[in-house]
Amino acid sequence: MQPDISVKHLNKVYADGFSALKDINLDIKPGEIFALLGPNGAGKTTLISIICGIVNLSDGEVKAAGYDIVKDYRRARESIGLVPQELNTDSFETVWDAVSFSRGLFGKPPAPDHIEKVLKDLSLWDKRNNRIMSLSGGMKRRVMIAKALSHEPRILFLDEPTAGVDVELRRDMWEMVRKLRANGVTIILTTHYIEEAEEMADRIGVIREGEIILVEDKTRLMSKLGKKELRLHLQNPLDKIPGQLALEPVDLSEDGYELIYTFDSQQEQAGVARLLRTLGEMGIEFRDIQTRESSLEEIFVGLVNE
Ligand SMILES: Nc1ncnc2c1ncn2[C@@H]1O[C@H](COP(=O)(O)OP(=O)(O)OP(=O)(O)O)[C@@H](O)[C@H]1O
Repeated sequence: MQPDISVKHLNKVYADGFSALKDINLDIKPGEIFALLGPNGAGKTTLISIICGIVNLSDGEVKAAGYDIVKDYRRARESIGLVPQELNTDSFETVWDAVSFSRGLFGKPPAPDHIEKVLKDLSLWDKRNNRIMSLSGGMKRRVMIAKALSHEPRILFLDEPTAGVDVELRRDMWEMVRKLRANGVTIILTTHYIEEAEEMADRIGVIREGEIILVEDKTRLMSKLGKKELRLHLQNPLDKIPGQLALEPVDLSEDGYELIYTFDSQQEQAGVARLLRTLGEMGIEFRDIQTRESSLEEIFVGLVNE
């Protein structure tokens, strides 16, 4: 299957000589939700801006929907909808006019049916005759998405879609993004909220200092790099880790009441059975057991700080 976005050996050096992207290679499959994660200044916006034709590439090749973004700029750009990080929506226009106008910018003939569907999908239909400047921040964000979808792109970029929005709206946005995907739209989002990637993405790419350091299926990533933790709450405190457990990956809490055993998610459970057996043999009793898996956030922080 031809990827919706194909990036090959992409480099970007800004005019001041700063190398913002270094040999990026990335394919985005049709219909997937791809989350691009990375610390501030890693190069996420630069990468998106190049794919969307806003920033020139220095070297390499990028295709969107099969069209080269340089040689076939118009076709490539037509296949993309972009919701930028900055919202510039202090407009006197009505929602309906703004969204219809966006479609016109791509040279597409008016399609009131499509605009109506987009506005309804984004719960903006009731607001169609309102001026944009009179809307709440969350509604304005929806208008930005409606504008990006006005020309029926098959690929949608969301740059920090939920930065600064409240929890409820964030959940609404996630729901909406899933709906878009169900309608066949390929979605690439950047986010600082790891929870967002954990909740929505099919695949995750991590970018650090202009380099892609990892691209992985989300579930595989979590099981591959994730750790599990087993906490045993002891009946009586220990003053140190017993010698019989010296070789096990075990920590003791400060108050001596908790033994914490950490192991790879992928590892079989033999270690746990061994630990429990040893404790039984030593007569160490415990009153509670808890297990916990590391979150994507912990995995991410580990990755970018390596
Ligand atoms: N026009 C420019 N000229 C020179 N350097 C630039 C320019 N634009 C961006 N940069 C630098 O390129 C690097 C990547 O910036 P970019 O905005 O792509 O990062 P980002 O990952 O999107 O960060 P954030 O999460 O903060 O939005 C940064 O170090 C930034 O200072």
